Amino acid sequence: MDGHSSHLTAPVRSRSSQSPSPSHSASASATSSIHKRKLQPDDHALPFPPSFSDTRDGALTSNDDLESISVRGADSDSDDESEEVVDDEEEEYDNSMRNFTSSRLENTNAGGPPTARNTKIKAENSVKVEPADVSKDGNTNTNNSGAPVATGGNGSIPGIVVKEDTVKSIFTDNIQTSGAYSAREESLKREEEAGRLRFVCASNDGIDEHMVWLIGLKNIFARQLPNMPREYIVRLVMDRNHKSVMVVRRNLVVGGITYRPYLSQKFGEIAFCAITADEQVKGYGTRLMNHLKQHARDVDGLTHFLTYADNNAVGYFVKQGFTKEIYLERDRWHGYIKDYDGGILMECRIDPKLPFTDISTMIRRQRQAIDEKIRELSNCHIVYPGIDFQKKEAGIPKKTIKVEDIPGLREAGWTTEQYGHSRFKTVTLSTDATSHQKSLTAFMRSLIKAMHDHPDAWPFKEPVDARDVPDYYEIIKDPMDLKTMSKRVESEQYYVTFEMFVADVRRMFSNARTYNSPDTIYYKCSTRLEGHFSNKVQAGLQSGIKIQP
Ligand SMILES: CC(=O)SCCNC(=O)CCNC(=O)[C@H](O)C(C)(C)COP(=O)(O)OP(=O)(O)OC[C@H]1O[C@@H](n2cnc3c(N)ncnc32)[C@H](O)[C@@H]1OP(=O)(O)O
Repeated sequence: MDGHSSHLTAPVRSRSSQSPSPSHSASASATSSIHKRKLQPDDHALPFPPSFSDTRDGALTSNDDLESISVRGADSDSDDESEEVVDDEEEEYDNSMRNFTSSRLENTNAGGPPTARNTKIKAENSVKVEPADVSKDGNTNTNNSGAPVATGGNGSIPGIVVKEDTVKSIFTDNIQTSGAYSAREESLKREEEAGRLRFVCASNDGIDEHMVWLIGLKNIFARQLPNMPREYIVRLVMDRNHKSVMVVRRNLVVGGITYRPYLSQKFGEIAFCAITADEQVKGYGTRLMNHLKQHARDVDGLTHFLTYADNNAVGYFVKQGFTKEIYLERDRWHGYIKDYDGGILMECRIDPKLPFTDISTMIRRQRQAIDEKIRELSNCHIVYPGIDFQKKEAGIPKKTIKVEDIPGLREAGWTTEQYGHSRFKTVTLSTDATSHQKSLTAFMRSLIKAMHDHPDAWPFKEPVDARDVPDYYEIIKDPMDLKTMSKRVESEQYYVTFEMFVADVRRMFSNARTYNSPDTIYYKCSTRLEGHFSNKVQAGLQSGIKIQP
C-alpha cells in the first residue's frame, strides 16, 4: 500500500460522543454505537496476509488469530470503563490462552541465544536511553568552591562572621534544581535505568513478545478511544507500515503511540496515543512522546509529526510541542494522512538536536548555568544570619542594633544616605528626631496616665493572671496591658512610631472583647476606656502635638 492509497476518512477518535458527520456516513455509523462497529469497505482490508498457514517467524497472520489473542491476552488496561467498551466475551479471560501466551514467551526467551532476526529487529527497534553524563545529584555545582563568602573580606561587617559552611549549604539548599516537568522526567528516567520501565518500539514483526505488547496496546486504545472502532485500531496497530512506541512496565504495556512513518516525506502520522487510565497524568505521556521523537528522528529520519488530535487531548499535544498551525509544506503531507472527523490537525517539528530522552539533564544544566551567572552578577543568593533580638521584659530589645549592623544590609548596597527613607529613626537620632521622640514619649506617657486614672481601667492595669483565669492564654495569644505598655514607653526604644503604640492599645481592648461576652463588666470597661482613649488622642492632636516626624 503506498502512501496515497492509504488516504481514507478514518473514524472519529474522541472519547466523547459526537454527532455523525453527513460527509462521512461510514465513520458516523462506526461511531454511533461502540458495539456496532462498521468500517468503510477499505477498512476490512487486512493489514496482513489472510492465510493462517503463513506463519513466518511465528507472526500472527490472520484476523482470527489477532482477535483470539486480543480476546484473551495482554489485558493490561484496568480501566473502570472497560465494561462499557469490551465485549462480554472478551471479559471471560481464557486461562488456557493466558498460559499458552506466557509459555510462548518463555520459550522465546529461554534456552540459548535469540534468533538472528530477533536480535536484529530488537537492536533496531529498541528506543535507546542515553546515559546522562552528569551526576545524578541535581545539586552538583562546580561553582560552589568559588562562591563569595562574607567572612570579613571586602564589604563584610566587622564582627559578623558568615560561616563558609552556612553559605555553601545555603547555596545548595536554595537552588531549585528542577521544575515539575524535569522532576517527572528524571524520576521516570531513573525507573528506566533501574530496568523497571522500558520504552520499546515494535511493529507487527512476528516476535511473540512484540505481538503480546501490541495486543496490550490495542486493548488500551480500545478503552481509551472508545469511539474508535476496534477493528480499525487492530488494523492500524497490526499494519506493518505502522510502528508503535510503547511504555512497558514489568512486562505489561501501560500505554503507547502508534504512528506511521512516511519515510520519503520525512514525516510521521500519529494514529493513536493513549496511556492506561490509572497511569495517566504521571508523566508517562510526556516521556513516551519524547522517546517517540528521539526514535522517529534517529531511526526513521523524520523531521515532523502530524496528528489529528481529539479535542480533549489538544492540551496534551500542545504541551508536547504540537501546534494547530501547520508549517510543513502541504505537498509533503497532503493526501498521505487520513482525515478524522472531530479531530484537530496538529503538527510538531522534531528538533534535529535536542536530546529528547534526556531533556531533564539539559534543563538542569541550563538552570545551573543561569544560576551561576546570577551569582556572578549579584549576591542575592547569600543568606546572612538573622538578628539576635533577645528581647527582655515587655519585648524591649536588650541592646540597640544599628541599622548598618544588620547583616547583609550594606552588602546589598544600603548606604547611610538612604537612611532618610526609613520610618524607624530612633537608632541614631538627629536633634530634630531626638526632640520628636521626646515629645512622642511624653504624649504616650500622658495617654497611659489618662487611661490608668480612668475608673474603668482596673481590668487593664496588670497582665491577666493565669492562675485567676486559667484558659485566658489559650484564647488570647497576644496579650497586652497598661503596665506592659508603660514599660515600653519608658524604654524610649520600643514605640518608634505612634502607630505602634496605638496598635498595642487597640489590641488590649480587642483582647478584652474577644475573651469576654458583651454583657460582662470587662467588655463594657474596654468599650468605655477605648472611647476615653480616643478622645484624649483627638484632644492631643488638636492641641498641636506632633506625632508624625
Ligand atoms: C492522536 C490521538 O490519539 S488523540 C487522543 C489522545 N488520547 C486520549 O485522549 C486518550 C485518553 N488520554 C490519555 O491516554 C492520556 O491522558 C494522554 C495520552 C492524552 C496523556 O498522557 P499522560 O500520561 O496523562 O500525560 P502526562 O502525565 O505526561 O501529562 C503531560 C501534561 O499534559 C497534560 N495533559 C494530559 N492529558 C491532557 C488532556 N487530555 N488535556 C489537556 N492536558 C492534558 C497533563 O496535565 C500534563 O500537564 P503538566 O505538564 O502541565 O503537568
